[in-house]
Amino acid sequence: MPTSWADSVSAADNLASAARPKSSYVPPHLRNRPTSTDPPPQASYAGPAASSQEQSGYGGPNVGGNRWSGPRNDFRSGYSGGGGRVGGWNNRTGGWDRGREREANPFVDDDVESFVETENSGINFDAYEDIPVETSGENVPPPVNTFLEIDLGEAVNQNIRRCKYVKPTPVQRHAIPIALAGRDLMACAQTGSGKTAAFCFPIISGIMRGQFPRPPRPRVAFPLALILSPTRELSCQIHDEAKKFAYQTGVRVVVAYGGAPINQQLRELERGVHILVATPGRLVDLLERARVSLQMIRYLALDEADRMLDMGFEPQ
Ligand SMILES: Nc1ncnc2c1ncn2[C@@H]1O[C@H](COP(=O)(O)OP(=O)(O)OP(=O)(O)O)[C@@H](O)[C@H]1O
Repeated sequence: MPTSWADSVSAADNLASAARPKSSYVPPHLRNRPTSTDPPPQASYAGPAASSQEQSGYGGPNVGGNRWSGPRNDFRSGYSGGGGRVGGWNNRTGGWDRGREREANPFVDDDVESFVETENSGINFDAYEDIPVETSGENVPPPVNTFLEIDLGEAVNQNIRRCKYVKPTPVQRHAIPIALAGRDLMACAQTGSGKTAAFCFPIISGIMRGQFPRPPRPRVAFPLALILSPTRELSCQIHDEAKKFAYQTGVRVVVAYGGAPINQQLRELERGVHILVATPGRLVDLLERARVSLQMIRYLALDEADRMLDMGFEPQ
């Protein structure tokens, strides 16, 4: 009998898989193409399942033999997300606003609010210190006590200060080092405990430090990270937060959700995207229109995965 959330999800998963034949979804633009184990069209792309760094061209987050980067000194990347040039990303001038478009300051509204409120969210994070945290798995990287203990890069550290985050919440203390070490992670923590930053910081930092080939096709968005969330509201919230964390890092975050006209979202995608925040239905739509490819995805986050399964999004 399932004893925890994870058990019930896994039991539901097993039931669902047993009930129907296993076939993975292949969007139309990828049908009749080489399988993912075959070399992709661009010679310099070593693919998400690359087992060796020696494969040509991809110097990405695969440092030290795993898919996620450990700390690196060179913060260069050859990938612009399709939207323009990038140089050194981990500096204040390395943003995507150096070309035709200016990066809007996502902290503008916060500054207005700070006249009436100096604390970040009114949540008493000190009380969270008493919350016990359990981790399982082998050789779990130890938690950190401060953001400065984690090498997220100066641009992200600056954004953490702009967000007025003084210290990491428990889920952040544990999850960020685990993700930065290149490990897969499932985390459960109560609402409002800072899970968004827990998965966004390692993704942004990994993209800043990685080296990626240019997207192989124009007019198709090749995000490096995908964050799936069940609803439009949640996706917009994550997008707003992620834009703050990624401000002036050069990492561009775009959101796509259903129930709204797709054209504006398509235009945003055409300008370039490193992190795509999407609801499952709209993502499938974009894949079917061949406007987004998941071929270059290095990071996948499923926010509220239990809810997405409850809502029947498992096939997507
Ligand atoms: N280390 C921190 N210090 C102060 N505030 C923080 C910190 N981390 C996150 N916050 C703020 O706490 C609030 C809640 O965070 P967030 O929305 O990420 O929580 P969550 O766990 O994802 O919640 P939900 O389960 O509702 O999605 C946000 O306003 C966020 O900016």
